[in-house]
Order: sequence, then C-alpha cells, then structure tokens
Amino acid sequence: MNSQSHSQHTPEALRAMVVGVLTTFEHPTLKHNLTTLKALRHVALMNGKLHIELVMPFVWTSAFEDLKEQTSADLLRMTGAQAIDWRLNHDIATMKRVKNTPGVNGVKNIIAVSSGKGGVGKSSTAVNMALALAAEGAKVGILDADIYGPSVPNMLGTEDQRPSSPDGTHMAPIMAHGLATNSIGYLVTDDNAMVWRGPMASKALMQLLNETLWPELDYLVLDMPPGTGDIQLTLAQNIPVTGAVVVTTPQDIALIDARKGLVMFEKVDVPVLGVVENMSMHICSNCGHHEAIFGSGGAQALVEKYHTRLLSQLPLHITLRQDLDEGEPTVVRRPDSEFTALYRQLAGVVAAQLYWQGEVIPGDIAFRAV
Ligand SMILES: Nc1ncnc2c1ncn2[C@@H]1O[C@H](COP(=O)(O)OP(=O)(O)OP(=O)(O)O)[C@@H](O)[C@H]1O
Repeated sequence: MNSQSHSQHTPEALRAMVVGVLTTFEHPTLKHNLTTLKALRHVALMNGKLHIELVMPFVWTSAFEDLKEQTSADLLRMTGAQAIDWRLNHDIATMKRVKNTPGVNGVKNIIAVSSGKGGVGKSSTAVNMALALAAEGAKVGILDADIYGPSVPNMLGTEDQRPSSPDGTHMAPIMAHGLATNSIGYLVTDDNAMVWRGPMASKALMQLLNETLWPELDYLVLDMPPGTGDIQLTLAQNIPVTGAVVVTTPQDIALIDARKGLVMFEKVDVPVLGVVENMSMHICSNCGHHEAIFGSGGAQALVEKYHTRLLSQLPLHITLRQDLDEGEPTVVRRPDSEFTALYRQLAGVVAAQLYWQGEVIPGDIAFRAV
C-alpha cells in the first residue's frame, strides 16, 4: 500500500490494516494478542493523521510505549498517514475473588503481598509497586496489615497522621503520593503492636479493611504480616483477595520460607501471581559493580518447581532504602530512574497476570451498606 491511496481506504480496510499490525505485537503482559483482547476501540484516518484508541482491562501505560515504538513505522507505511494520534484508556476489570466472596466497597481487586519471613523487603516492594500501579494509570490504595512492624506510614511519610472518622464508625483513608492508605500503624503505637494475638489481630485487620471508606480503587495492595502462621492463613482465607505476590530474597533460608508461602496460598485457593526476588543483586553506589551477595538462581528454581513465575528481580541499592526512610519512595522521588522502570514493569506484569489468570466479573460494583 502506498501513500497515494491512503485517502481511499474504507473504514473496514483501514481497520483491517491496523489490526494486522497490532496483532503482531508481543509483550510479557500479553498472553493473547490485542485483537483477541478486543482492545482496539477506535481507528480513523483524518487529514493525514491516523487515530488509534485502545481500551485495556489492566494498567498498560509502559507496554503502550513499547507498542508505539514497535509498530508506528509499519502503521505509517501501510496506511500512508503522516502521524499517529495514539490514545490509551483503561477500563480496569474486576476479577473473580477467592471462593466468590463479596468484595470490599469500592475496591475492584485486592493484591496481597506476602513473604515467608520478615525483613526480605515485602513492605518496600508493596509500597513501590502500589505507587508504580498508580504511575501506570490506575486508582490504587494500600492497606498495611503488618501487625508485627507496620512500616508503610514511615515509608510514605505519613507516620504522624491519624485517620479521621466522618461518621463515627468508618475511617477516612490517609492520602499519600496519590495512594489511599490505611495502616494498623496509624492506630497502635510501636510498643503495643507486638502483643496482638491471632484472633484479635485477624479481627482488627478485617475491620481495617472493611471499615475504611476507600475511594473507588482499581487495585488495593495489601501488605500482609510476614510469615505463614495462623494469622496469615486466616487473612488469606477471609480477605476477598484476587491474587497474591510472594516476596523473597535469593538466600536459601528466605527461599524455604517463600515456598511455605506458596503452599499456604495454594491451600486456601488464592491464585499466586508470582514471586519477586528482592535484593537480587547488590549494586554498588560508588562503582556500579553488581554482586549477587545473597546467591543466585534460587528463586528461578523455586518458581519452576511450583509452576509459577518470577515477576521481577529487584536490586539491593542504598537509594531504595534511603528514599523509603525519608518517606518518599523511589518511584515518586525518581520517576525516571531505572529502579522506577523496574517497579513499573513489575506493576504491569502483576496487573496483567491478575487479569489473565482470573475470570472477569462483568459489570461488578462491590457495594456494601455504609
Ligand atoms: N531492594 C532493596 N534495596 C535496599 N534496601 C532495601 C531493599 N528492599 C528493602 N530494603 C530495606 O530493607 C529493610 C527491610 O525492608 P522491609 O521493611 O520492606 O521488609 P519487610 O519484609 O516488609 O520486613 P517486615 O515484614 O519485617 O516488616 C528496610 O529498611 C528497607 O528500606
């Protein structure tokens, strides 16, 4: 097709051309191609400009950039257009919850972030991933359910705030860097967080989830308490989770506990979206040297054995720790850094995996009388 004939394309022919090119696009976030997904909403060629609008059921902003880069030249050549006006809209799908449990008011999907043991960077990953989902274009909240060490308020710089209660029963979430947040840490002091016992802790956490006045959210990230004991099991059973992410380090001891996490979710039928290997590689802040100080290859072997996937390998770097300590996580403080790109990639893969692994609930709006 040459540029002389472009004004004569029928709408059907033009659409077929665009579909032909978009169908060839492959990406880690696409299990099936964009045509199967019925993502192409609008195609038109006006005054030499090709208009293409996509609507995606999961956040897709970074992948959309890849699509533009990889297909624009072909599209221009085939249609004879001089420029392309690309548009991406999201209509985030609500996915079926475990055992069809009723949802939380306003919340489309809940993603649990867990770890078999403490200190592997579960909260750091949950916070930066939540911010990355928001940067990718979603409405996002984070609930810090880590009763042993609620660190999300510190990481978001909101540790001195307390949720208000507009009606004396429910709590208004605290907004931080565009996220709606609530945390057990806003409600208890460091000293009494440790004395929570199983049933009491689970009940308090369920209340925190259900009695927060969440705004409309596409994704609520749940920072679970570390470990695989009774509290975690009760939570995994009772919270209407859509999918779970397990965070580990490459150390053998962490991997053994991560395996327990995978088994726990399997036991309660929560779909595991995959494993994040945090502190995968130390990057020296002076010379940039990469060193696998906690070992390598373990997480890959784990996901293969348990038929799940390695979602991301995140480096151990002083910047990540400093930014969190200062209440301004890297995804917010350094939006153009390679770290942020990694977290956004993780967010995109998690959102996509949630979609492909699940079943869409059509037109679902989670209502609860408040
Ligand atoms: N990739 C990383 N690079 C540098 N520092 C990191 C990284 N991941 C986590 N950290 C730091 O390690 C410490 C522990 O992280 P974090 O609190 O996220 O772990 P956790 O698994 O949630 O722990 P716990 O469950 O015990 O609360 C924090 O100081 C955090 O800033």
